[in-house]
Amino acid sequence: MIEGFLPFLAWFKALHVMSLIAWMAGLFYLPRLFVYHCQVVPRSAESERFKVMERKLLRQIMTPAMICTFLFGILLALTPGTVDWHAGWWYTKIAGVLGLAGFHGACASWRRQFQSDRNTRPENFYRAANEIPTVLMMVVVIMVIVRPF
Ligand code: HEM
Repeated sequence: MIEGFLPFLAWFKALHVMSLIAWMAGLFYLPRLFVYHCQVVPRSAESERFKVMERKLLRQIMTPAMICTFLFGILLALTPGTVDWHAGWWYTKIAGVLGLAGFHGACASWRRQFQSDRNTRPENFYRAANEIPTVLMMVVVIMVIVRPF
């Protein structure tokens, strides 16, 4: 634990929450773009526009926001008094966060397939995938705010 971080606790929290809002917005929206991308003809002008939107959303917003969420989350965890290292909520939260990072990685891989016109999945696959970050986000927020165990 780093005592010197205590005066910055509220700032770490504010920056953590700002970053996770940006990351989650992308995790919710990118699979929606994949749903619409499935509905257009590969290599058409519309498809090329979706490619640009998907690439910019992932590279310019989601990945930097994920890195900032992790960075400020780690700074928070290193601040004395924030984490009960024996409590179940903390490890359940971390499991949820790892799930979100895994979903981010899956989105990056699907984006590369759309980029090279190699997507083979139907739009219903992406509709269903859209629910995953919602459920994980609910788990993470309940763990950190309600702390049920
Ligand atoms: C490496 C990843 C992460 C780490 C190490 C981390 C760590 C932390 C820590 C130590 C706190 C302070 C707990 C407290 O004393 O209140 C916190 C707060 C919080 N975290 Fe994270 N977190 C991470 C990712 C996330 C993600 C992905 C989300 C959302 C999807 C999230 C949502 C929150 C929320 C809502 C709070 C409560 C802020 C408040 O008290 O107002 N965290 N996090």
